[in-house]
Amino acid sequence: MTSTTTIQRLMDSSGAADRAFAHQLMETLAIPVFVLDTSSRVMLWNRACERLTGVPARDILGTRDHWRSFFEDRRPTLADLLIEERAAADGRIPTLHGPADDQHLTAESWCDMPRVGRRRYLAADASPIYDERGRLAAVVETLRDLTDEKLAQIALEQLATRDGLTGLANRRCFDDTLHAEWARSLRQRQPLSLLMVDVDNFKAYNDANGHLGGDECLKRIATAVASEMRANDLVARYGGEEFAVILPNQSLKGAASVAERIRTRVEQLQVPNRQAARHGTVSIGAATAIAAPDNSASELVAIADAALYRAKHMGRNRISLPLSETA
Ligand SMILES: Nc1nc2c(ncn2[C@@H]2O[C@H](COP(=O)(O)OP(=O)(O)OP(=O)(O)O)[C@@H](O)[C@H]2O)c(=O)[nH]1
Repeated sequence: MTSTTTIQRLMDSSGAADRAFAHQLMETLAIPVFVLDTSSRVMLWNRACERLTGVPARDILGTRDHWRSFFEDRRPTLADLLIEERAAADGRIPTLHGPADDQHLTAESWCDMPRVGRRRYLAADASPIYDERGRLAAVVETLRDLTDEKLAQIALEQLATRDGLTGLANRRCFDDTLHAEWARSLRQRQPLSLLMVDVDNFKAYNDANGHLGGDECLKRIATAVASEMRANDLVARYGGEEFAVILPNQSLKGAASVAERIRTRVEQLQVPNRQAARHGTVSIGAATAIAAPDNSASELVAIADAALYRAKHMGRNRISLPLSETA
């Protein structure tokens, strides 16, 4: 921001020597900078911009191809947007422009960077440059590569919301999502379904196959459960060998069918068990509710838990619905 403003002031100034100096300054800046004229042709593409994009200045100067350095598909850069925006503003208030600081555009986004072949997360800052009569002469865009910071932020967010062993959402993420979906069910009067999925006889599996063998088994089952989800569903590791699945806008009938698909899928994995003839299986309890002010998400969990308990009691490797639905 600061460097753009300084350059902008130098370029705005009427002295040719100052402008030449600003041009030279931009060329040598460690910050990637490019400048477009009012018809979006590239006037300047500094060395840092060459390094960032992998596109040499000689290939780009005088063209309108600068977007190709950032995106696979045609998209305006921030500088293009500012030119369009200024053109529209000039139509309304000819030649008048306010304080430079009001006229910045800033944005952050992932860019494809086709020439270097690696996506980068760039912060862009575009500022107008005016001639001595107050008309838009050019737009300068500076870029900052924030990829490392963004990746670190994503990794931190992952740590906060993901379970380390299975990669599924963790318990905290489950609790947050359940409350958000409960509130949505209340607003939209739509059903919300929940499945509690528990691995059968897992203590015996651990005893026979060792804790690491047990971990492998959990990972395979987690992947199998996740493969049955739609985009808006959430599967989480609820704790130990138990998973929870949130199914927004899903009736009990629909939830029962998802549960049966999960049960079959896990059975078909045929997770080997060293000391037992049986393969790894899961029991599943289902529950559905339309949220109301006088009930709560924890009641939905309790109903699904009770159904899971009955599935275990009835012999495992099965699904169970709430009692009121089965009577
Ligand atoms: N390997 C491994 N084992 C785990 C993990 N979390 C919990 N467990 C084990 O899972 C087992 C759960 O045992 P129980 O609660 O008795 O249940 P179960 O043997 O599956 O029996 P049912 O649920 O009644 O079919 C315990 O032995 C835990 O130590 C984990 O992250 N990795």
